[in-house]
Amino acid sequence: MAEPIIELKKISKTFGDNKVLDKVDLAIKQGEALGIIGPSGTGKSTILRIIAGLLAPDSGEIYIRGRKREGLIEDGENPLGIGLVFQQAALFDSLTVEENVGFLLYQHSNLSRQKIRELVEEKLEMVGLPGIGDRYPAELSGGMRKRVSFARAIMANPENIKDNPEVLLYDEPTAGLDPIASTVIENLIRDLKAKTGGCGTYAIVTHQDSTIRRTSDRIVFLYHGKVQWDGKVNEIDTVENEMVRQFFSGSVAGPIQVIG
Ligand SMILES: Nc1ncnc2c1ncn2[C@@H]1O[C@H](COP(=O)(O)OP(=O)(O)OP(=O)(O)O)[C@@H](O)[C@H]1O
Repeated sequence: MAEPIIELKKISKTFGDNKVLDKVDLAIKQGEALGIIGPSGTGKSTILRIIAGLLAPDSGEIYIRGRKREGLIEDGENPLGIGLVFQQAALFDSLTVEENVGFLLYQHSNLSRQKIRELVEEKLEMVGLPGIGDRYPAELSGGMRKRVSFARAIMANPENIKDNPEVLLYDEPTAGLDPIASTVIENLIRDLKAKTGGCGTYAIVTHQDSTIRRTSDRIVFLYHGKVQWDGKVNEIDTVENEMVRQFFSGSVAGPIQVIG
């Protein structure tokens, strides 16, 4: 069994009087495709931000390959290359696709423009969008913009191997997409895992049934600040856990309280 690449131990986080995470334990192993699911507002995005080193927990420990992480990315603490794909593609509208995808290399590397252009084109090919580097985000469909944001997340600096993403974190990558555009993104997430230069390990937060089933091998179900269930994706239709059953049936009756 592979060792955890990321391990959260007893992580708690409270916003105001809202205890969102309550001593959560979670391990992500090398090569794993982990789905983090649960009702709205249960702290899924918060967990991703803590894993990424963007947000500090109130208590608990985070281990990266067995080494305790002490700070946040902004403190220069970056023991693992992590690529983030947010719900919104979050591209800069005033920059071309090439400038967006190559943004960090333009800012933080000494690579020539020509070299960056080549690297960007390589990543655009990986996400199935070759030759669109000169276009602007506004000229693309929502699904294309998401794929451009994937290309940006897997962008790597050949001069600094440590920067290269080894883990990708996806926050609702198919939200707002039609079923076919969602399938394109789901296939891409799987493809990137397998491709050289892609990332072998990922965690994905999603509400979409198809995305849960197609992109996750293992699933953790969060509710009330705790991991309520941890199992394989092919168990979700036969699981006995009442919360998971209610979630997938969409029923308003059950242990999950309906808000709003
Ligand atoms: N910076 C913040 N300040 C205050 N409250 C916050 C902050 N970030 C998150 N929260 C609150 O923490 C709770 C969990 O938010 P989070 O976005 O992690 O949930 P989620 O499970 O990803 O939800 P959804 O499925 O709706 O995206 C919510 O009630 C949210 O309002």
